[in-house]
Amino acid sequence: MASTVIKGGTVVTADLSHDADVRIENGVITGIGPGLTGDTVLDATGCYVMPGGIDPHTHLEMPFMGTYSSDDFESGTRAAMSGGTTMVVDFVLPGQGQGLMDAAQMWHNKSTRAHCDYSYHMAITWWGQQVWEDMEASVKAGITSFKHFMAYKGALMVNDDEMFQSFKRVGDLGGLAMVHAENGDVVAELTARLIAEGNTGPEAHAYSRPPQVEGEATNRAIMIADMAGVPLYVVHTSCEEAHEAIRRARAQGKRVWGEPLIQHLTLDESEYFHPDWDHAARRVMSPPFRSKAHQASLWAGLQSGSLSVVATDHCAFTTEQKRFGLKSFAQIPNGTGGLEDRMPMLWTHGVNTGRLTPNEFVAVTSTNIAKILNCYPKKGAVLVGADADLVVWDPKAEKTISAATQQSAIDYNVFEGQKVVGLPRYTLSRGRVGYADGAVIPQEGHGEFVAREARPAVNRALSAWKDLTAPRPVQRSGMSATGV
Ligand SMILES: NC(=O)NCCC(=O)O
Ligand SMILES: [Zn+2]
Ligand SMILES: [Zn+2]
Repeated sequence: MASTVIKGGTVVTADLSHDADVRIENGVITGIGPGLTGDTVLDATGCYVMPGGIDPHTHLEMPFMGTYSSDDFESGTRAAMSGGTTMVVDFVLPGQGQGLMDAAQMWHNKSTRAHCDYSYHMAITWWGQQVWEDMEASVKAGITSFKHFMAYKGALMVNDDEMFQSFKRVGDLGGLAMVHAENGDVVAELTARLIAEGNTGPEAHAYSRPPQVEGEATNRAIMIADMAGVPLYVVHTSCEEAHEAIRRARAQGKRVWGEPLIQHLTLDESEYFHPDWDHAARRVMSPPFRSKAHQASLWAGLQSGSLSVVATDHCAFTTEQKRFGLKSFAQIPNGTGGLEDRMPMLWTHGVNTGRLTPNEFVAVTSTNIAKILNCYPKKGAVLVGADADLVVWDPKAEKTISAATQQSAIDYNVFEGQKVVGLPRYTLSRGRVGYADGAVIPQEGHGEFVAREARPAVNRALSAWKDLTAPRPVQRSGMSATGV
């Protein structure tokens, strides 16, 4: 059996750092220690050997706002590998009235060209008996996390009663509830008012989605999840109001996780005031970029552990697609890219600034989400028996981010001109080198679907507590129910 050895590096995991070689056979790690040998040797001198990144929030070839996001599973996972990410988790989006498993099959059809492994979350985009039934089939098929959009009124949004029903079902199935937390009713009204007042430019997208709409929805989702007895994952947490709700919930013992994006950590609202319409529109996403004070809150959350995961919400639209909204910001397709840049940008602005240790970097880019999504230690680990999804990270390598050299299919990059220090030397997907010394070594179709099991232990713990604390009638002697 052919073997590969990564030699001379420092293994960095979420728990510890130690000098060791790593041997790989048949796509899995079979040895970690000094003096290992193998058929192929990858030189890791001066490098960190870390679990490959997991991006738990992508929208590849997503049907949205009258078009499709432009990176598909081929270009998206190529970008991922180039940036040290070895697994993406995309969202299956059933159409109105469409069965969940029918939609899942559509996503399986799209993902056949992936260069790295992938998994799915299931979106609950409508509610009915069929959805309730299909949720069990989804869990059995390895799709155990269920996303609810509290925004995009008239399209993807679900109401509170639907969300409560769905959360209870997710809890019973041992799944994970997820939310895009923005108050969609308020956003719709603010949007209409801004347009009526002649506020139609991309900056008005940010005005229509102030931090309050996110803070309110985050808190509401947390409370509904608590009443339903289900663990909750809040995607793209962008502001102090939402972070505060998550922080408070965690301090109260609730099972809630928050996910800031690399874009919100490093880009701010001033992007929307740029005199070039294209520049501003290319950065339209929901929630929008915030002030530097909100950024500071997100960084503090990663440092203190109140926020758990850094993702991208990679949903890339070309300039031509963004121009659908020339007359009104409400028609600009929402979304930005970042798959190739998440790890280098977080290393540069997180580790190189002293905000994060290398071990914390591994935790928030890979290990934490592998545990939350129940695919650890197959993913997110450097352990014997784990998949050899690895990145050999050169902390001294540098580049300037540019659309001209990126893998993504779109014609710009929101991080254009940013100098990053810290890049992959090699990226390996199940032992296969898919990126080496600045070049992708593509293999379409190498990526495999990662089916995930439900995580009933957390849900059982929550429901045991619910049972213990459930409302009970007071037994009173000598009185009947009618009081007679
Ligand atoms: N975030 C965004 O603007 N677009 C992608 C869809 C979503 O996650 O809301
Ligand atoms: Zn969203
Ligand atoms: Zn998203």
